[in-house]
Amino acid sequence: MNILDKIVADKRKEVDLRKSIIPVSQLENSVLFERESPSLATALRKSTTGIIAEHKRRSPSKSVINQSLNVQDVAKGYEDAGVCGMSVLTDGKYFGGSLDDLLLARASVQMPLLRKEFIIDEYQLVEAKAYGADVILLIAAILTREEIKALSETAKGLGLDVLLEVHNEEELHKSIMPSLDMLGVNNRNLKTFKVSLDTSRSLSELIPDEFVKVSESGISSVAAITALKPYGYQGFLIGENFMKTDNPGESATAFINELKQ
Ligand SMILES: O=C(O)c1ccccc1NCC(=O)[C@H](O)[C@H](O)COP(=O)(O)O
Repeated sequence: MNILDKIVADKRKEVDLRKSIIPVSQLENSVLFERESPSLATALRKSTTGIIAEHKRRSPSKSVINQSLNVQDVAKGYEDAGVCGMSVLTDGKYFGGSLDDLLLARASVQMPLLRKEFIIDEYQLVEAKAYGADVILLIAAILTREEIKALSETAKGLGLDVLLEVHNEEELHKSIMPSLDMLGVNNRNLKTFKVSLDTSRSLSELIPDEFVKVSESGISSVAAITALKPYGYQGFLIGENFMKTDNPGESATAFINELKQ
């Protein structure tokens, strides 16, 4: 079993438990459920920098990154830096995140928030909406085409943007459909953890123009973004590079200022 299989096996148990504790009807009655979600895809299309900054305490590939920060401070710092949106990891076991992190970030900022999660069930989409997310992530490596279609259509019905993540040509071909807003290419192979920006370069020409292209993982310099922009990428998801510092907001500000020069 690789790490992705383990995460998904644990996630199935977790979702079953959550469903038995909080019914969908209760999530649908939450205050945030009626809130209109701003679109991350629109923000990225309008932006010249395209940064999506992540809140990530730890990860299977890097172990602990930063466990001493307050998610609200991180969110405000990122928004002040002028990022287009924030990704909030909500998985607890492998990333040290939670739905409360999402809720706290939502209470602090207006920018689009991505629920970064291993989504396998429509229940998690309702949770995402109820806890203040504007965007959800679907990972092609863990879903069939039919599941991607059902989940993305439900997410669109809830007013959420959909970021579909792929790592190779096969995943991309099975995933392309109109109910997606953004196509993310993960430079990290989630089964081996090997990172290469060549993944973004090689898959870019296979992504139809109607989708916003997002390059994810392993981005640690402005030079990397400058190198990826000619391939049509308008979004850049950055986690560890900001979160490993004492002040991720200040790091994002410095990064964006350099990018604008
Ligand atoms: O980051 C990991 O180790 C990881 C392992 C298994 C599944 C997913 C994983 N990461 C999720 C992400 O996609 C990244 O957090 C995100 O793209 C930011 O990456 P980075 O800038 O390299 O922190």
